Amino acid sequence: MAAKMNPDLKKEREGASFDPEKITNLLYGGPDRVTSKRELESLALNDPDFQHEDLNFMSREQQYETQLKKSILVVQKQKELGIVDQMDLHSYSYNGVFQSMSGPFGLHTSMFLPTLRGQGTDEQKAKWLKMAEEYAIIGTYAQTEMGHGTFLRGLETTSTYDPQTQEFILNTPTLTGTKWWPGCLGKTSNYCVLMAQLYIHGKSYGPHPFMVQIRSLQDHKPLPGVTVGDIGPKFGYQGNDNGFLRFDNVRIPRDNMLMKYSRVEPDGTYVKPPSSKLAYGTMVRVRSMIVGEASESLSKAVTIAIRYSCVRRQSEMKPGHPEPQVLDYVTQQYKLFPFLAAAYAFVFASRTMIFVYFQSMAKISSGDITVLPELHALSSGLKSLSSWVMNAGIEECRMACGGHGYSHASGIPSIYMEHTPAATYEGENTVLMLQTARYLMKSYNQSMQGEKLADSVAYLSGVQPVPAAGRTRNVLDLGVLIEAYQHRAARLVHEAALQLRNERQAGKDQPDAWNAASVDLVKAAKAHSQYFVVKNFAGRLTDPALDSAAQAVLTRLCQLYALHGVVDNSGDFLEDDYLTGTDIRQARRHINALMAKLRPDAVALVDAFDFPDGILNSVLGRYDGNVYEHLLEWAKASPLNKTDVHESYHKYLKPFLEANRAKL
Ligand SMILES: CCCCC/C=C\C/C=C\C/C=C\CCCCC(=O)SCCNC(=O)CCNC(=O)[C@H](O)C(C)(C)COP(=O)(O)OP(=O)(O)OC[C@H]1O[C@@H](n2cnc3c(N)ncnc32)[C@H](O)[C@@H]1OP(=O)(O)O
Ligand SMILES: Cc1cc2nc3c(=O)[nH]c(=O)nc-3n(C[C@H](O)[C@H](O)[C@H](O)COP(=O)(O)OP(=O)(O)OC[C@H]3O[C@@H](n4cnc5c(N)ncnc54)[C@H](O)[C@@H]3O)c2cc1C
Repeated sequence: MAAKMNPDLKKEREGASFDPEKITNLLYGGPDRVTSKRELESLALNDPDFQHEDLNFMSREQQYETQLKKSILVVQKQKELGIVDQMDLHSYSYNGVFQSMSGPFGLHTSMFLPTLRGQGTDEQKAKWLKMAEEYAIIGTYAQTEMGHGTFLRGLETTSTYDPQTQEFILNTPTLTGTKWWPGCLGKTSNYCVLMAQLYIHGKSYGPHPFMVQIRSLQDHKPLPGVTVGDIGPKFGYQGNDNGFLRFDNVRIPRDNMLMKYSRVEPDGTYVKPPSSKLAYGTMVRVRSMIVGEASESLSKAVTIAIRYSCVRRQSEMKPGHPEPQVLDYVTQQYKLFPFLAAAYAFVFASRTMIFVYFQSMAKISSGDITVLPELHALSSGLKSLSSWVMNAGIEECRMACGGHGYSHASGIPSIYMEHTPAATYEGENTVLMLQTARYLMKSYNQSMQGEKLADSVAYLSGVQPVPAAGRTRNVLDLGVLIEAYQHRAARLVHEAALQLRNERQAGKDQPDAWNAASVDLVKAAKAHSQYFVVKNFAGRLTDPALDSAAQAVLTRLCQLYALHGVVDNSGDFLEDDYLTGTDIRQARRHINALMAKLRPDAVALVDAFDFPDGILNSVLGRYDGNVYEHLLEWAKASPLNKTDVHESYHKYLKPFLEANRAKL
C-alpha cells in the first residue's frame, strides 16, 4: 500500500497556483525528454544490482569498491539498453545509479575521452578511441601537480624528445612535480592524458598533452619507471581514487603526443598550433558542464530544505495557536527563496552555457578560433559564479534544516562534500574570475578604440549615461533590473580599467598593477557574470512551453533573484548612481511581497525539479514528507546499532566503569 502523504505537504501541493509539470517540461526540454528521463532514472533506481547499504555507513575502501562495481555494471547495462545520448546517460548513470556521487570512472568519461576526441589526430583516435570507448583501457587527466595546479605553465613534469629513437622521455624532476589530485588515478586507471612540459633539443615549448600507459594491462601493476597511488581521504569524493604519479625515464613513442593542434616531426621540428590555448580545450568543456553540476546540486539542496520546512513545525508564532510550519517564518523564506530563485537562474544559465559551448566548438572545429576567448571568458565566469553560489546555498539549506540538517540523513552534507570542490577544480574560482576580467579589460580597451565587441560584452560600448540623481524607477520591472545590472557591470569594468591605468601611471609595471587592481577586477567579472545570468533568466520567461500560471510564478522568481542581488550588493548599485536609496528600499519591500506570493508555490517549484526520492537520497526531503518515522528507521540501520551492546563496551568501557565502581 502506498504510504500516506504528510498532510502539510499534501496541502502545499493542492494550494499551488500552477502545474509543476509545465516547468519540468521547460527544464528538461519537453514532455518526451521528461518521460525518458523518468524511465531511465526509475530503471536505475529499481535495479537490484545497484542496491547497496547507505554509502554514509561505509568505510572509504568499501565506498570505492561499491562505486567501482556499479561503474562496471553501468557500462555493461547502458550498452544492453542502447543508451548513447548524453542527457539519457546523465539521467541513467550520473543521477539514477550514482545520485551524483563520484566514482572511479568519472574522469574517464568527463576528461580522458573528451581529450582524446578533442586533441587526437584521426590516426590517434583510430588507435585509442575505440579501446577507450569500449573500456578496454581506462584513463584519466593528469595535469595538476603537488606544487602547481593553477599555474599551468609552471608544471614540472617533463617530456623530452629524443630524435634518435623518436620517443619522448617522461620525468618527474622534483617532489613538487609529482602529479597530485587527478581523479581515478590512484587505483583505477591504466592510462592517462599527461600534461607535461615539452622539451626539444633543450628548448621548452610549454605544456602539451601526451597519451601514457601507466599500468600493465596484464596484472595492473605500475609499469617500470612509474610510481602511482591514492592520495588518501579527502573532504568528500570518497568513491574516487584521486591519485599521485611520478615518472622516472619512462619512454613513449613520438605519436603518443596528442597532435591535433601542435606536432613534433620525427626530426624534432615543432609545428605550432593555431592557438596555444587549444590544448586547454577539455578544461573549457568541463567548466561549461560545471555550471550544470552547480545548478543541479543547489536545486537538490533547496528541494530538501523547502519540503522539510513545510513538514517541520516549531515554536508558537501566536500564543495558543498550533506551531507553524517553519517555512511560514519570513526569515526562513529569506534564507531559502533567494537560493530557490538562484537554482532556477543557474539551471537556465547552464542550458545556455552548454548551447554556447557546442556552438563555439562547431566553429573552432571548422577552423574559426576567434570565438575561443569569449567562450573561455564566459565559461570561466559562469563556472565560478555558479559554484560559489551553490556552496553558499547548500550550506544555507543545511542550516535552515536546523539540527537534522547536520545529519547525513538529510542528504545535504553529502551534496556539499561532493560538490564543494567545484569551486576549486577545473580552475580555482578567483583565478578563473581573473581570466574573465582579463577578457573584459581587453574588450573595454577595444571599445575605447571604437572596435566592434563580441555579443556578450557588446554592452561595454553602449552603456547609457548615468541618469539624474534622485530619479526613482519601478524596480520590479525586469527591463529596469536588467539595465541596472548592465550599468553596474559596465561601471565596474570601467573603474577596474581606470584603477589599472592609475596603478600603471603611479609607476607599477603591468603585473603589479594587475595584482593591485585584482579585487576590483574580480568584482567586475562577477558583476558581468551576474548580469549575464539575470538577462538570461528573464529571456526564458517567454518560452512557449509555459502557460500563463507557470510564467507568472517564474517571473516572480526571476524578479526575486534580481532584486535580492540588488539588495545584497546595494553598495555597488548605489555607488553606480543608477539606482537610488529609494529604489533599494523599494527593492526590499518588493522582496518581502514576492516572498509572500511565492510561499504557496514553494513546494510545487521544487517538485518541478523532478528529483525522485532515490536521487535526492534524503530523509528530510522525502516527497511524501514522512520524515520522522524514516529518521528513526535510518538511525537504526547505522552500523553502531547492529548490536545493543557494542563490542568496545567489553574492551574499554566495562573495565573502566568497573574499576571506577571498585574505587568507591
Ligand atoms: C546537469 C549537468 C551536470 C553534469 C556534470 C558533469 C560533469 C561536470 C562535473 C564534474 C566534473 C568532473 C570532474 C572534474 C574533475 C576536475 C578535473 C581538474 O581539475 S583538471 C585540472 C584543471 N586545472 C585547471 O583548470 C588549471 C587552471 N589554470 C589555467 O587554466 C591556466 O593556467 C590559467 C590560469 C588560465 C592561466 O594560463 P596561462 O598562464 O597559460 O595563461 P595566461 O598567460 O594567463 O593567459 C594567456 C592567454 O590565454 C588565455 N587563456 C587561458 N586559458 C585559456 C583557455 N582555456 N581557453 C582559451 N584561452 C585561454 C588567457 O585568457 C590569455 O589570453 P590573452 O589575454 O588574450 O593573452
Ligand atoms: C576533488 C578534486 C578533484 C580534482 N581532480 C583533478 C583531476 O582529475 N586532474 C587534475 O589534473 N587536477 C585535478 N584537481 C586539481 C585542481 O584542478 C586544482 O586543485 C585546481 O586547479 C586549483 O589549483 P591549486 O590546487 O594549485 O590551487 P592554488 O592555485 O594553489 O590556489 C590557492 C590559492 O591561491 C590563489 N591563487 C593562485 N594563483 C593565483 C593568481 N594567479 N591570482 C590570484 N590568486 C591566485 C587561489 O585563488 C587560491 O585562493 C582536482 C582537485 C580536487 C579538489
